[in-house]
Amino acid sequence: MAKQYDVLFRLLLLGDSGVGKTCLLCRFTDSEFHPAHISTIGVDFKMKTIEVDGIKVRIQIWDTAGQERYQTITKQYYRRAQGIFLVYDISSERSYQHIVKWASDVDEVGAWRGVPFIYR
Ligand SMILES: Nc1nc2c(ncn2[C@@H]2O[C@H](COP(=O)(O)OP(=O)(O)OP(=O)(O)O)[C@@H](O)[C@H]2O)c(=O)[nH]1
Repeated sequence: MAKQYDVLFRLLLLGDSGVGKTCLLCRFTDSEFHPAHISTIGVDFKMKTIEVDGIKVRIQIWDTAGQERYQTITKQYYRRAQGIFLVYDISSERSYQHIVKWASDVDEVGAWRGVPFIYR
């Protein structure tokens, strides 16, 4: 059987509840948009395989709950990520200001160094 992918990247979505992390992920993996906000419980993930210069790249994206009460669970995923998206809602200044807090949480568990951050 042909190998399904050559390299695997684990990425993580972080940000306040309701900023659109799940929507961003659904749009990327399934080209879908579901307008309802159903809060993520703990952590969920989706995968997509793309081809870059003939290399099959499997991207595994972990979607974390923005709600504070799940942070003990979600923090366990920070260390294993090779890339972290800090997501905010462009219509919510508060969610943008909280980006500093999310970045400092990642720093706290020692995952900051060497991990690329992509702001959207
Ligand atoms: N107008 C607009 N609304 C959006 C966009 N992306 C997401 N939303 C809305 O934002 C709400 C929350 O989206 P989710 O993706 O569920 O939010 P989340 O960040 O995953 O939330 P938690 O799972 O609670 O952390 C939904 O009601 C979406 O319809 C966008 O690009 N534009």
